[in-house]
Amino acid sequence: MVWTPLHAYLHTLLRQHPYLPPRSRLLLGFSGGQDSLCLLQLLRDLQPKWHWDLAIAHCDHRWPPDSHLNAQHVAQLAQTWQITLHSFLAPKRLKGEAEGRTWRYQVMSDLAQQQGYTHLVTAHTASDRAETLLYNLVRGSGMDGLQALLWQRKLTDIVTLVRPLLATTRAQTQTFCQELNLPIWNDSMNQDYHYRRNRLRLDVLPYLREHFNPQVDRAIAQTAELLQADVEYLEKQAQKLFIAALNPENVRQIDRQKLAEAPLSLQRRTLRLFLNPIPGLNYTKIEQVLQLLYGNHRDRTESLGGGWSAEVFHRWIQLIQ
Ligand SMILES: Nc1ncnc2c1ncn2[C@@H]1O[C@H](COP(=O)(O)OP(=O)(O)OP(=O)(O)O)[C@@H](O)[C@H]1O
Repeated sequence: MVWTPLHAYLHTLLRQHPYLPPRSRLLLGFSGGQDSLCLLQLLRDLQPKWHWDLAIAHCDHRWPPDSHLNAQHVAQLAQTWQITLHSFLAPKRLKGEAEGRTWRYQVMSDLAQQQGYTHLVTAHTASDRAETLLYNLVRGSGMDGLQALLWQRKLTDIVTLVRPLLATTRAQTQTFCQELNLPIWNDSMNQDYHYRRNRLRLDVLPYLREHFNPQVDRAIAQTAELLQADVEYLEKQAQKLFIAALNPENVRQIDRQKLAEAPLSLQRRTLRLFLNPIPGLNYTKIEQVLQLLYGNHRDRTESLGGGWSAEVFHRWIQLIQ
């Protein structure tokens, strides 16, 4: 086995954080592309030290048109490398990225749950994180969207999603695959400009790397990391305030005075929790309700959607339908 800097990276990461504890049952989401191939090689190489039970899952979205060849490539590799493979074929052709992703996570998470895999692992990198942050930034997302891709997240009571390559760049996984001569599957969709994310990957990030910061993937990923901790803290505080301010006798009423005493950032977050029943909740709707904090009895917002509006009722803001 060749011990590379990425082997050292992963081994050290897992010793510092119990993302993939010894003897866990791992299911790796495997596209056959450079990132998941790199991670598969790393996990296989570290397996003797960590005693994992390792399998891969491949999802054929029936798109692009040669996706069946991708599935065949993965099946061949699994056979050569003697790895358990679970294959899924989409019930219909899945086109959009979001649709594909939702289906993929659903089937892999169900499989993990049914077959006792404790961890669903994906090969997202710092470059994916940078792309996601930029993508959400230009759409006007708040901090929560900018924290972009968490290291781990509970999917069910049993299954945790883990992304151990989040501090690695795509350039590193590419070098790794090239040096070890691994058979990368090149997904033709990655060059397709219909997908706006690809423009970020193919045009925007290379431009930023050349003219602003050669390490821009890492820099933006680090921003996401910092934001993640801030969001986690603020969300906990908002939960506390929400519980304290909610009328125990009527969950559609929240105490204006208690909210007004809190910083603006917590006011917004707490109102978001309060306004949870409203479909398509967005910044503008939250701002409308925020105005009621300082309003008079019976002041009311316009319709917030789904037949809901909010009004001042003595010391409360109340949601009415
Ligand atoms: N068809 C698939 N089947 C199973 N898992 C997948 C599939 N496509 C992606 N994944 C998982 O989701 C992760 C992120 O997917 P994304 O589409 O952003 O990257 P990708 O370019 O496909 O990554 P890779 O370089 O591994 O191909 C991948 O690293 C992989 O772990």
